Amino acid sequence: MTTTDTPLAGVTSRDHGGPDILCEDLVRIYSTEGVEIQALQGLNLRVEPGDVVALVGASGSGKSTLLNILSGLDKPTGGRATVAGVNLGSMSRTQRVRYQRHTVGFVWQQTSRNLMPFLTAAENVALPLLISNARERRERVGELLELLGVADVRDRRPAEMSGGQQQRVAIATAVANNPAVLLADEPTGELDDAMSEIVLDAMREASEQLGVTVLIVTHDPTIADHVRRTVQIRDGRTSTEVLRHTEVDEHGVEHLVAEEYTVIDRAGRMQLPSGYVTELGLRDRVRLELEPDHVGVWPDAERNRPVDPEHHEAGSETTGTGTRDPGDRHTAEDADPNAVFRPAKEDS
Ligand SMILES: Nc1ncnc2c1ncn2[C@@H]1O[C@H](COP(=O)(O)OP(=O)(O)OP(=O)(O)O)[C@@H](O)[C@H]1O
Repeated sequence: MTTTDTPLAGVTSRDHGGPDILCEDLVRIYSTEGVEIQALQGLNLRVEPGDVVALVGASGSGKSTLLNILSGLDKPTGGRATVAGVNLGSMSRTQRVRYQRHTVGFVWQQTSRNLMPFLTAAENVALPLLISNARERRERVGELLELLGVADVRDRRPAEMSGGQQQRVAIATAVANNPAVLLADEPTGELDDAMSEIVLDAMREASEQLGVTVLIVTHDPTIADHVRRTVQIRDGRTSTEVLRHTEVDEHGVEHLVAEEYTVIDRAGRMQLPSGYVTELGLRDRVRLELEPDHVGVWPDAERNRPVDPEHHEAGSETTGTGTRDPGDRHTAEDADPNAVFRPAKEDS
């Protein structure tokens, strides 16, 4: 049995040796009143330990469905989901409780759902430590409140804190038991822009200091500016990704560089960005050409060619501007340069 097949090999699940989140061909079908809804349609996602990733997508694209599976609240209909070496498809009820207590932490959108209203900030953070019988609780609570920048509200109850302070205490509570992965569902949904920025920075700081992997599910496209990697989900599948890194120019000035990638699955399938499809009128089929360092994608010349019976001769093809041999090939200049896909560069 491999580590990935073993649910909850260890309490912290930090040394499993693979990606912290791995979804392979994940499917979730809901059946209501005889109607089937495919919320996830073969979703693939890989998140490495320590990464902070935003998952964005339109309403109904499958974000909450994915989060429910990753948090152990729901099971996939097909495919495979592994978090910190734990196979989520084969957990018993006891293992699920341990998984939710030790392997993942959650922060929900509703500030009221994250914290016990009758406990202070310090008591809320201490609660998961108490349940898991952790030692040195007082020190851990102090460190976490300090790290999240909310040490000054340690003795206040949620109703006596701002929304941003509540969400930062919620993050401290979620990471108290040192989980491998922190899952956040619209964590800034109820906050204004300034407060959202503080909470996102706190989350990134927690990831850097504690080594926790963070997946933030959101509608909010501005969250993307705060994370290194944004994954777009469309119709129950991951479709595109944006990776950001800083580059220093010849004058020593730092620039944030964002590169968009299209996700390709294990069978080699990929979805072209809709803007490219519209721009070149791509439909039904395209012609591919393998070059040493990229693949070219061309519109179907047969379909686009105007029919001119007078010039049509057996064994030759007629183009809009003349006749050419069937062996003739389009050159890169024939097509919009946007249709040329280069392999992903190493992101430094
Ligand atoms: N319990 C359910 N029963 C039936 N259909 C469901 C259920 N939960 C979600 N769906 C459907 O599955 C699809 C994906 O829903 P999901 O809630 O995952 O999307 P989402 O991206 O989180 O949307 P939002 O941003 O609006 O929360 C939608 O078509 C939704 O109607």
